[in-house]
Amino acid sequence: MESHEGFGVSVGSMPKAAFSYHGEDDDQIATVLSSDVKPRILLMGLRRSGKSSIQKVVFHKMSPNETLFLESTAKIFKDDVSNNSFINFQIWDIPGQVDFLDTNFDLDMIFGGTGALIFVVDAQDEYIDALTCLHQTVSKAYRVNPQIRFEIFIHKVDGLSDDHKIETQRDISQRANEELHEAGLTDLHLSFYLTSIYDHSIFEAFSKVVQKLIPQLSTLENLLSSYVQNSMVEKAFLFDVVSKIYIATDGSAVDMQSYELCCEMIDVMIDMTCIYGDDESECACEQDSTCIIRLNNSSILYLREITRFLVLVCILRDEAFTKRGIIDYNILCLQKAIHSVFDVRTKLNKPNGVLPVEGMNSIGHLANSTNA
Ligand SMILES: Nc1nc2c(ncn2[C@@H]2O[C@H](COP(=O)(O)OP(=O)(O)OP(=O)(O)O)[C@@H](O)[C@H]2O)c(=O)[nH]1
Repeated sequence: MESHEGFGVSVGSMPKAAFSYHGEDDDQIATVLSSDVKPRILLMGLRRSGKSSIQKVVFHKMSPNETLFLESTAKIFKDDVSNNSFINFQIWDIPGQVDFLDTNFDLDMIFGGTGALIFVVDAQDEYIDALTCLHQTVSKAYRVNPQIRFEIFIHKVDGLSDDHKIETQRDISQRANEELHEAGLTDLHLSFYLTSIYDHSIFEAFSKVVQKLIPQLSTLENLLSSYVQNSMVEKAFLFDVVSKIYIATDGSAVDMQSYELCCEMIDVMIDMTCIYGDDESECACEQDSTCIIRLNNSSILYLREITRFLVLVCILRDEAFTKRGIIDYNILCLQKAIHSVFDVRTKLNKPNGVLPVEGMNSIGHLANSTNA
């Protein structure tokens, strides 16, 4: 990680630890997401593969080392992660020893309302049994609900060399896909991720899982791409603050180091707010939190609050930041556009409750910093 100089944080209105602040628009956005999206995500896999650890580290801020003391999960654990978060969904941690043939295991109930099934494979262990279980799980779930997205976390890769990681991913994906083809499940698509709770890979993988469940994703991506092009910004992420899941980014490729820097910036902001934040500000309607970190490679990390749950984090060159007025003006346009994407009032006026899409790809009248 690069060292930081010129560190300036304006945390005046950022809420304290729980982020329990109130804003009418934000409540509306949360309501839209709870009614439109509210996906259920299942965490499945063999015993001790790391399911509970993933859930605790990503959503409950447990430190990775503490997971060593987690006890085996005995029954399905349902975790509602809608509190204080932009993303409103439930995670069900399914114990590794669950038996599909058991009549108590209601397949329709469990798979029926599920948006994504994350299957965790322990990459530090023999994975033949895990692949058999994966095959059984996926084929049963697909028969009940063909809409489920299947996300395979090849987990605990912190113990593997880079070459070994790539080879493991190739081997697991080849075997898993071959077995499904042989069983005639050719339409079924599996996505594979290399993950570990000891770095940011687990947050990145979870971000991608969650993004696929957000119907407005492509609109958000278009808005961010438009913002980036007009503001001489190199990369922009829209983060759910509490979980550090990024719900969208612009069209350019995500590089892991940039993502990690942005996550660390959010951690710094939260820590500063928890220590020095103003209790009084919890009820402030208008939030305007800003954080700027100047790196020693002539880049700047620039964070701006978009809604009470979402922050925009940008990476840009020093010289581009001289046009901060334009960058800030464009953020205002972006903020308005994001609010209109999730505009509850418009939605409620529609008889079928479907969000109107026309005009949503437009970010309004952006200023172009290259011409300024
Ligand atoms: N090295 C490493 N160990 C991990 C990682 N994730 C989890 N573990 C360890 O794996 C062990 C089992 O983790 P759990 O989260 O309890 O596994 P589980 O899948 O929930 O297990 P059951 O509840 O029995 O189904 C713990 O000792 C964790 O510390 C990881 O990314 N890397």
